[in-house]
Amino acid sequence: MTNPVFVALDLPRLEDAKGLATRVKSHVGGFKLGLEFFCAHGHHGVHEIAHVGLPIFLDLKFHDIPNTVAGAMQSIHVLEPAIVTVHASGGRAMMEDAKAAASEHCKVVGVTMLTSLDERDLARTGVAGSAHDQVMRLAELAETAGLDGIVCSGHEVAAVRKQWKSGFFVVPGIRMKDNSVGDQKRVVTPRAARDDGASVLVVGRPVTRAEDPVLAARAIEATL
Ligand SMILES: O=C(O)c1cc(=O)[nH]c(=O)n1[C@@H]1O[C@H](COP(=O)(O)O)[C@@H](O)[C@H]1O
Repeated sequence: MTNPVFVALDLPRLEDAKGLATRVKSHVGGFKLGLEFFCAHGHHGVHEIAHVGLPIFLDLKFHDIPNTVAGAMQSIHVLEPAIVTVHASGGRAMMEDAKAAASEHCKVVGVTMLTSLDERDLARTGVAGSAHDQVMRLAELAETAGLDGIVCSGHEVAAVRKQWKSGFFVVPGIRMKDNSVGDQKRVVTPRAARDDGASVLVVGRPVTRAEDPVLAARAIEATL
């Protein structure tokens, strides 16, 4: 089994991100570069982390009209990401065009309901009902649009896996029992996410803010 853990390098300094990536690389499966990293370091930063030698998950969460998202997708071909994100709530046409514009070997996954939200937050955005229903609805839309999978919390991944057997499921909001939850609201342990059918586990602060990131990455690896 390849290691499913992608470490979210949400760090402002490129030297720190690269140093951490180099230290933990034997205990993880890849690196996730998101908005904080990309806004600070752009294409150059992505190339620098890619040199460490593991797959790159480029998490830019595109959400715009189909033509704009397709153009953005084409602009990141040169970075050769293994996985990219769009917001599933951007709609079917946007997801179809995003997938059509992505490079052949890149998985395109749709973010459903952010793990930092709970049902009260959802209601405030005008969406009534449960997190479960919202995730299932957007998962079905993503599948219909031809995406490879979705991003959801570990609370929903078992149900989504049951409905979409061949899907590729990314689960953030991963915490060991003694980790602080921070701004996340729907969290699970790495083991629970894996057992419930996650393809990739996104882990940020439990590794990047650990006193010893290598020890933290090894502890997670040992539970899987
Ligand atoms: O798309 C994501 O990766 C994502 C989706 C989501 O619903 N929740 C979520 O936390 N993420 C990302 O996963 C990472 C989680 O970081 P930690 O909470 O520090 O483990 C961050 O980089 C978030 O941007």
